[in-house]
Amino acid sequence: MTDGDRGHEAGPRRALLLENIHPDAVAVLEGAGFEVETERGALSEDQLIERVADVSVLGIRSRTQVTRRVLEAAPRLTVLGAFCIGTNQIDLPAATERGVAVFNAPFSNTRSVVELAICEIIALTRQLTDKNAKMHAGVWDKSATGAHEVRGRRLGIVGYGNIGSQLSVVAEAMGMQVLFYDTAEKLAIGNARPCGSLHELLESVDIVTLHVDGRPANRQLFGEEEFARMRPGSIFLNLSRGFVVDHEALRRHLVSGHLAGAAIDVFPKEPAGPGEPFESELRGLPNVILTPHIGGSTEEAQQDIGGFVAGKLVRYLTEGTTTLSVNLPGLSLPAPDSGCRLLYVHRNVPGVLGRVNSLIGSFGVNVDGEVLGTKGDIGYLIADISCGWPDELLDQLADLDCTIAVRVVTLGSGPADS
Ligand SMILES: NC(=O)C1=CN([C@@H]2O[C@H](COP(=O)(O)OP(=O)(O)OC[C@H]3O[C@@H](n4cnc5c(N)ncnc54)[C@H](O)[C@@H]3O)[C@@H](O)[C@H]2O)C=CC1
Ligand SMILES: O=C(O)C(=O)COP(=O)(O)O
Repeated sequence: MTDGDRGHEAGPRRALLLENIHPDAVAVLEGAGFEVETERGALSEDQLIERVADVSVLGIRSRTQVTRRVLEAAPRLTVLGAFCIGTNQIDLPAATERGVAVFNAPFSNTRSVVELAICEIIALTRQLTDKNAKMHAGVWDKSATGAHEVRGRRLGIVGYGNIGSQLSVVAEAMGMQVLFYDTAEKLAIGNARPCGSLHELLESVDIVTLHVDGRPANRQLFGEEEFARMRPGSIFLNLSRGFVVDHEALRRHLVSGHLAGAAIDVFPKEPAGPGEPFESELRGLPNVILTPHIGGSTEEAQQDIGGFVAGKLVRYLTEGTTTLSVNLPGLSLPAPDSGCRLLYVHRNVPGVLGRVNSLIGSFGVNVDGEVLGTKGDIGYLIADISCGWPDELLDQLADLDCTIAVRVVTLGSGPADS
């Protein structure tokens, strides 16, 4: 496939993958003709700015912040892959304004997070971490005090999306009673019961687990008041995002004994990679499990994410397919064996389709296939012709005031170039 990104000089197409993304992603991108550079950890904003000038594909995980400044420093960037679920680390409006398509892996690590949450719920309910620490210190503390079965205990899930609802199923299979609270209307799975408010949930359950997404409004969702509302002796888990929880308030409620334990996988400030020190006010507390943001870190999930997201990136680059894109309308037009495909990202204003089609018609070009979709302020059009798109037509299209990005790909086999 030949990618004719307009306004870009010819040269090798480069991909930069950060945060130890699975080698399957490298193989997929190399197979599509990319030179792939990888980094084990995340990069700071300034480090990233130095690295993205000639990059057309950027791959990150949850730690790398892709800010407006980073996007401005990446004039060739066409597509951005979040090799994880969350996309709160990306300035999505800035990416969309520049016509950069963003993809993620919305359910490849869902089960991994659920299994870690289940493991932690049992470990905390049986005080396993403390018993284990004592045994390693030579202390034989055989006692049932404060240890419980999870069967029959009430689990409160905050955020009943993909992870929350999957956790609900597995927890019920172990005999737990599930209550949940979500700001959106949700189908209650199995025997789970929705709560009308967060406070109602907090006052009703033995274990609270957070699975909300990382939207800015969720910053400090959980603080002094929410912990105070939880029942004495209850357990708290957060495997969503660190900034959702006030860790000082959590510490106070653990030290006072109001909470019997906690498991925390995500932190307001996380190290960029291995070797950087980890600081937290929660270090050293009894019956508190701290994990280094590993909810999605299983070999199964990482391999699945690597192939899934890289496949989305390559299909966008070679065919313009945006199915499951986070920011562009989801479009897919079956690709003929040969021909030239126009990929047109534009502002969603009235009359775009008419203007584009009359421009195409004025060049006497016959369109074989065409599809348009919109999502909020953004529109995306794919159009196929059997021979090359005239340069003059593409120049006039690029000059329209509603145009964000124009790209042409040649359909069929062959190495990618610029
Ligand atoms: N610890 C880890 O390694 C991982 C963490 N995550 C985090 O888990 C989050 C959730 O993942 P999914 O379930 O796949 O997302 P999802 O988008 O399917 O579900 C999130 C749910 O939270 C709800 N929600 C948002 N704000 C809320 C609030 N204030 N109160 C109640 N409900 C609220 C939404 O309506 C939605 O139903 C991700 O966005 C990511 O931040 C995801 C994977 C791995
Ligand atoms: O999938 C997510 O949103 C996660 O938080 C997992 O992040 P990670 O890929 O482990 O940096």
